[in-house]
Amino acid sequence: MSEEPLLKVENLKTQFFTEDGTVRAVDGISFEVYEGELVGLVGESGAGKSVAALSVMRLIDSPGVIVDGEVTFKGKTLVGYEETTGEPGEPPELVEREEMLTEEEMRTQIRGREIAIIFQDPMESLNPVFTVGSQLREFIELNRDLSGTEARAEAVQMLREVGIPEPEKRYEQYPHQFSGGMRQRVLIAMALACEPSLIIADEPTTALDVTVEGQILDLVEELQRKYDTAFVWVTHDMGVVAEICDRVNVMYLGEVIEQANVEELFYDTKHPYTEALLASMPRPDRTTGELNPIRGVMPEAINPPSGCRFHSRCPDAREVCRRVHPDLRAIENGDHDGDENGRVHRAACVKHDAFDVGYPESEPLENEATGGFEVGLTQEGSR
Ligand SMILES: Nc1ncnc2c1ncn2[C@@H]1O[C@H](COP(=O)(O)OP(=O)(O)OP(=O)(O)O)[C@@H](O)[C@H]1O
Ligand code: NI
Repeated sequence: MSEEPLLKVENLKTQFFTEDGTVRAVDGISFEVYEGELVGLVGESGAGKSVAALSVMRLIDSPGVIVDGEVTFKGKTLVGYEETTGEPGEPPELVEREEMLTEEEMRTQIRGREIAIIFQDPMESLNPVFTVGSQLREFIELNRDLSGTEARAEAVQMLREVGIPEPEKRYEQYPHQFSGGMRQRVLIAMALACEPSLIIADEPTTALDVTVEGQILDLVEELQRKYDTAFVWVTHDMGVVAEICDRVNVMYLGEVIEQANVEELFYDTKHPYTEALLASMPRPDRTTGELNPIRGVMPEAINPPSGCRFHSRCPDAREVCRRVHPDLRAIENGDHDGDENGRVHRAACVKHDAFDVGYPESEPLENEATGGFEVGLTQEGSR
């Protein structure tokens, strides 16, 4: 219970300042990753998953800016802002805290060595003009105190470790000679090469066919057990979450709206958006019922809806949901001490809010999910 998380993200906000306005891509998210844990970040396209992943690594480029929040990793401040007490009459400003790592420190101490990142497209990370082996060897040389020959041997060993057949021969080949799945294995080898304590994987299996995806997920589970590496696994696929994650953060429009271990998320779902995501995926444990795609489209992150951001698509939405912004809170009637590891199930929905904001008395909303009919009306309403 007293165990400190490896990675702690608090109220992280990242915005893009575009001609059309300010995109609130990540809008105050908080989550933790404990040592050796596989934590999912799941949600539809545009939810802010990739921006969240990149923000943790401080890899956000202009016009994007991390505008607020804190990210701590092993006691180091990767991101840290505090309010100044501004001049009298001036609003307080946010400034970087002194202990926030410099860009140089992020590069030499954190990225690659302590936290590695894997992207969906391996060709973004592999240079087509060099052999796979030479790139892996160079990466190892750069980040570990190994000579050229030692680094080469280690590179071959890593290729073997991630299940690439004939690693000696494959070492001499170029990225284009590898299949998509094999390239993704190379990236996993590269990520593991420096024995990081955390790997952030941004949809690394999305472009692969289902069989190859399954093989990669098996490999990741095996390596995770062997090295006790923690993972943040970004995906839009609840099937992937079910297969590999220990805990899950569900994102909607820049916010984390539910946070739970994987069993509770699937079997004691609290947020209607999570329910909708689950209803839209095929499930081996549910034989009946059609797949229900989530109705409506996700609104723009430039002008997020008032109140609960999901109210325009939520089948359970009531009038109060348009007014009251729900915070991510431990669920009412839940076990407030959390699961056996002390990790709490949280949801951002006033249906479960401990502070009564009047959900039960509030009028149901007509919206995209209810198809224009008010929830709860009898035949006269649907004439
Ligand atoms: N460089 C950028 N400039 C402007 N807006 C951006 C930029 N990058 C991301 N965004 C916006 O930030 C929001 C979150 O994007 P993000 O890529 O994190 O979504 P995602 O959840 O990873 O989606 P996907 O599943 O499609 O990868 C979106 O509204 C997106 O349009
Ligand atoms: Ni993404």
